[in-house]
Amino acid sequence: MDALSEVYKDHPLSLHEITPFDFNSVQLPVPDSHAWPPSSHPVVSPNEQLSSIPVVDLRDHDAVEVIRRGCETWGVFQVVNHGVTQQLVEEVESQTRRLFSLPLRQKMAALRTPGGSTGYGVARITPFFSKLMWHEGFTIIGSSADHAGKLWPDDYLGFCNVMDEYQKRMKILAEELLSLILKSLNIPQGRVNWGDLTGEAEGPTMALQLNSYPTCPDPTQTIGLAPHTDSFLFTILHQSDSDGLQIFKDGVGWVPVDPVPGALVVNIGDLLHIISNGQFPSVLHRAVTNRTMHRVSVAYFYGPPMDFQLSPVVNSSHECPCYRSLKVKEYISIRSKHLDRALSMIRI
Ligand SMILES: C=C1C[C@]23C[C@@]1(O)CC[C@H]2[C@@]12CCC[C@@](C)(C(=O)O1)[C@H]2[C@@H]3C(=O)O
Ligand SMILES: O=C(O)CCC(=O)C(=O)O
Ligand SMILES: [Fe+2]
Repeated sequence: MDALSEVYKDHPLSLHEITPFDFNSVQLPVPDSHAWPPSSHPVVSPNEQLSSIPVVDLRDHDAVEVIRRGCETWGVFQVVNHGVTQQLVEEVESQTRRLFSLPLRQKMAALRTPGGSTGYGVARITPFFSKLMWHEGFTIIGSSADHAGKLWPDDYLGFCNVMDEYQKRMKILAEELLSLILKSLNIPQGRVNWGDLTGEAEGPTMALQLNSYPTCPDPTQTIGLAPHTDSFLFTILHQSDSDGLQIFKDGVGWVPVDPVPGALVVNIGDLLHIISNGQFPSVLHRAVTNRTMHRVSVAYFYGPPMDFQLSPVVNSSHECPCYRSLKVKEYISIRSKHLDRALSMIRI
């Protein structure tokens, strides 16, 4: 059984019926709702690996090569000299901690509404699992002013300004990364050009997800974020200075992505898997919990506009597309119903 099916099960509840948990009140034993069976896959320590997840210096002349190795071999790489100041990253982390440190009652004022996609709440993938995660999240798409105004009626601008600035910087970095990733795939930028669509209401799809993993009395029984791939082209992640993120490598097991000071983690999502015709597979990953540190992470998701027609780009007439052509919004809708089965459902 693969690592995802092992924990995958239809949940009897729909997303809006699952309310966030008050982690401040928790004691041992871990409540049954949050107690997961152990994974049968080992966690492999970095020094047991033959090679390690690459760290790409964006100023180096070999950046494209290192990115190709990261994407093909691991589905993930870390990036330094990315142009986002350490000060901004620290401010985002500090505002994220400020948000999640609020009492649950206050956070509930910014709860994601049924059918809505922004605000405070459990992870979107929650209904696909029979157990709940040791996690709370806050999703921002565009401005965060409405939700932040509910959290801090008199003092929300500090939060919004930092999140706005971070999203602007992330967009610049995402565009630079996209161009390097396409080079590493030998795909001319013109073949995946959604510039034509930006004259309409839509630009690229972007979302910022603040993740919080409260300290946990028994990390062996809990999971921070269950195994999943991300939906969009790629995700740029800032993780606070504590272990937690792990990627799944076939035949090896769970490999920790150790925090590198100043680095951002980039992981491949399903849409890049499709565009690259499977050459850059989306990576299964999870977050584990920690007994002593309150870990937070900030994930920026980047993809084409929802109306963009996706097709695998094949480099020669001998190569056949492995996935059918479809709009981004159609893929996201299939995924929202079938999660990890979505890619195989659109396979030709
Ligand atoms: C743009 C998005 C990507 C995301 C779903 C969302 O609408 C906002 C939250 C994102 C997130 C973060 C945690 C893991 C994940 C799988 C989830 O449940 O919500 C991702 C989603 C995704 O990549 O599909
Ligand atoms: O917190 C992490 O390290 C992982 C977060 C993540 O996978 C996500 O937001 O999609
Ligand atoms: Fe993820």
